[in-house]
Amino acid sequence: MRIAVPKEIKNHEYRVALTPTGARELTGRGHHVSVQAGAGEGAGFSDHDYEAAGARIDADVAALWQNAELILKVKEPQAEEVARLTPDHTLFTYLHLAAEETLTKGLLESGATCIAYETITDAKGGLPLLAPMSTVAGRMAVQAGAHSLEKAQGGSGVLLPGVPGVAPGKVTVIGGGVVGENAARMALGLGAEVTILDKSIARLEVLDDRYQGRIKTVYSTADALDEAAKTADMIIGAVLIPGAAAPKLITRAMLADMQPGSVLVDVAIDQGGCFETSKPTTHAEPTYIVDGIVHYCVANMPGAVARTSTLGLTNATLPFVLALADKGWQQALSDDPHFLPGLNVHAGQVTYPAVANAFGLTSVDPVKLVSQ
Ligand SMILES: NC(=O)C1=CN([C@@H]2O[C@H](COP(=O)(O)OP(=O)(O)OC[C@H]3O[C@@H](n4cnc5c(N)ncnc54)[C@H](O)[C@@H]3O)[C@@H](O)[C@H]2O)C=CC1
Ligand SMILES: CC(=O)C(=O)O
Ligand SMILES: [Mg+2]
Repeated sequence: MRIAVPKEIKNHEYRVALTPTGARELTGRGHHVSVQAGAGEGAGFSDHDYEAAGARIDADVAALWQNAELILKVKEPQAEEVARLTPDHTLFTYLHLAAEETLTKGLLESGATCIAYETITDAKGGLPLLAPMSTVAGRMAVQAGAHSLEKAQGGSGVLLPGVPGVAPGKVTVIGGGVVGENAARMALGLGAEVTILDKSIARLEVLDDRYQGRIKTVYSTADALDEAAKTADMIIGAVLIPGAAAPKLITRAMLADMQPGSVLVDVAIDQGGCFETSKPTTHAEPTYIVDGIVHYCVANMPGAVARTSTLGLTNATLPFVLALADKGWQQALSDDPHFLPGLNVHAGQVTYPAVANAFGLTSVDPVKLVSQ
């Protein structure tokens, strides 16, 4: 198969979708891999590294896309990338479509087959291609939030660990999944007082057992959210309903109850965000202030630590990339019921119900497409 790896073009996105190690696996099986010149640089991989793995380096972006059957990316295609997609392409990347109507329409119009990392499942009920980046984003959330608490950033001037004789800061994490647990661990390590809210009792049980009272667990209700707004120095939004737009859990009215200079870190921003006042920001300008509350809403947090993130992401994606390359998308998805829900868009149709619901569209059952 002809496989292309473009250089990512989202703001301050330094990850790459395939490492030289992955390129070697593909070329060793007889596939043709073209990597855009400089695509790996931000993650520490030179063009020479890819050439040594049997890949071809291509400086002509238009030709790279035109000649490819399978396109491997990290972030959702930007407008100029959507314009390059055709019905002959299979695109494998993060998509987060429920938060992006224009992108969804663009992909539908392109006729391409679009498979999302974030909706692929595993036998344990997890999201194995989202989890490594959720781990990164969760770990980063506290350092981003702690920086935002500094006065120069518009924050309240609270130091999370406190000092002897001065109480630590309070961190509330809404959603105790992969992002939430990793954020809580970092906050705990810094010495903050940490509370996790979740709607899943089973998940709260796991966390309670794991942290033995060092992290408070609270069932998420309107009352619990009100309490968080009144007391927390930092609230980290980490909820997910797979594939769907995030529910708005902290409203604008609730900001008035928060201490001035408190911080909202909305990691769930890539699914639209779980705070009413959230809007996507970039690493170039990560924060803004609404009603005295600092908002950090970067949609590609792991891009900032591209070396670690690229290695973590590609470890998880490689088996799926190999299946797509060896078998083609229909056979690969047909053979693996956990890969199948990755299909979000095919030939002008939405194939993931939560994405269709977000925009009042109907979705086609992907089973029907792969068994044709
Ligand atoms: N901004 C960024 O750079 C990144 C963002 N993310 C995003 O972070 C979000 C969280 O991802 P994961 O932790 O992997 O998901 P996850 O599925 O592991 O955890 C989500 C948790 O939210 C809980 N939840 C759902 N609805 C809730 C509600 N109404 N109240 C309280 N809890 C609720 C679930 O029970 C679950 O425990 C996703 O939107 C993901 O795409 C992930 C990586 C990078
Ligand atoms: C999950 C995601 O959106 C990211 O890693 O950028
Ligand atoms: Mg996005």
